Amino acid sequence: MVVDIGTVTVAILAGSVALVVLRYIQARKPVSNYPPGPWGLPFLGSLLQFQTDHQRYFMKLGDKYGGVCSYMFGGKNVVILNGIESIKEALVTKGNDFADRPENYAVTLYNPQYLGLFDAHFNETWYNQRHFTHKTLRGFGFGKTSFESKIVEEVEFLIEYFKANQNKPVDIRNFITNCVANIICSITFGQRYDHFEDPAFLRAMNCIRDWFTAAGSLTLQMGHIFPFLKPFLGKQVGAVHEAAGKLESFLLAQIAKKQDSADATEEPRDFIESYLQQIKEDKEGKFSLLYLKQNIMDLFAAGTETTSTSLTWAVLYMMTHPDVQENVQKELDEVVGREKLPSYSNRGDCPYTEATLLELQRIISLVPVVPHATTCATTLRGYNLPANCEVWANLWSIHHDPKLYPQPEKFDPRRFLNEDGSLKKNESFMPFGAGRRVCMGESLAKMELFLFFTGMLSQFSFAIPEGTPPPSLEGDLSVTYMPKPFEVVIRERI
Ligand code: HEM
Repeated sequence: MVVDIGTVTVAILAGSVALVVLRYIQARKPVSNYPPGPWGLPFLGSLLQFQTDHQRYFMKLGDKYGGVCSYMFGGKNVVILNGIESIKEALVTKGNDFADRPENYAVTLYNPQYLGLFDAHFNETWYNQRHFTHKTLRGFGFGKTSFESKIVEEVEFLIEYFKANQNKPVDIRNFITNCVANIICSITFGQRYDHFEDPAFLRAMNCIRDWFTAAGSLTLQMGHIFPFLKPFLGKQVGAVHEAAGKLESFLLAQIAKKQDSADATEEPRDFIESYLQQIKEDKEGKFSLLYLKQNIMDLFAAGTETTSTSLTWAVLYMMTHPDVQENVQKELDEVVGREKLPSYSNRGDCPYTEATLLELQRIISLVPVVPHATTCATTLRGYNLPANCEVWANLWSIHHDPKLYPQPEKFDPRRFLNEDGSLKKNESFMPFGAGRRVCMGESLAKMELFLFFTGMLSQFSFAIPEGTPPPSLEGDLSVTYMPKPFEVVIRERI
């Protein structure tokens, strides 16, 4: 029999194409009654339609396909949740089914075993670490009024810095980050650092933002979707290693110092000392130095960048909305006066100020999209989802839903106030997520936001530098939604 090479080649090609298309169809619809979503090309999925501010793009998908829809990132299938109903059903009503975290190439670069608090899978190890960390931090006053003085101490340092740098354009981001980081330092190492004097501290703290930016970059996501690209991502991989490595070395040095000076007879004075004691008492191998290091890494990453970026946004919104700034200052003057700094107990008497902070958190939606994964095969709003399904909850879509918040792009604190000026309760608000993986630092973050924000505004006003256009209110999305670099003129109120 004579075999025609041309026919064989065509047959092989046709077979390969059919296989690729079949695999694509299988990946596109892994189970029956799977959530709908845009069709795309085999191999590329719907990537050609992708837009970099994904939170807005995902909202558009929600408008077209509903609150539960699917999306193909190359060959990777993701379910996207938009709107309060689907996100609440997943994170709260069916909390256990949606409590896992997905695996990601960027995470393997700094946390290959998925340890710690944020990236960890939903299992007993995560539960033990989260439970012990939360209980111990609460014991040291984390999120309680007894911790207020530690925060106020840092507010006072920030005020000193503002006084020394007023009446000229300045970039305040690093200084805010350092003040906020010192709060986590107090609770984990029992020590604060001088912002100007300690180069190791400065290096470690200022790299947190670089770490978030590099780890959240679209380029590294591409490495996750198309593994063959990994050898070409040396620059981005190096940036993650460098930034995370600096923070890691700083934290390991703190742990080593504590190990050297550990005195078994003394009561632990901070989180590291408590954890080291727990390792000694633990007979089942549940606690180790490796877990300790990752837990502290997570506390610094999740607890520093988030609060400091929110406060940086707060300054940006105040300088661009002088009417709101004035209203807040007027309320603080009436309730507290300018002679002393506001305390957390004042917040009940400052509804406009509270409403401004809520509106800020709504409009920036600091962590716009939170990654979750299913722990088992489950259903959501009538659709079937397989186990280990990557699910992204678009919190931004709640906070920018025009039905819940008319004219969502408008910054208007009054939407959080009743007609009589009292604070309005709002069930459709979740900047800290919800359910089993809800932010562990929510109570601390709320206290920090109130004390820093009111401390800054009771003493200073913020303005756009003369002769320059208003800074952009559009941010850049990495893990968090960050403002673009900007300068502000700080003026002491007299
Ligand atoms: C304005 C400040 C903050 C915001 C907006 C914020 C927001 C969030 C969000 C949206 C999540 C994910 C929730 C989910 O997956 O459903 C999260 C998780 C987390 N946050 Fe925060 N956070 C803030 C401050 C803090 C602080 C101060 C700490 C600790 C000191 C902290 C520690 C954590 C931890 C450990 C997790 C992981 C929880 C887990 O997966 O079990 N956060 N945060």
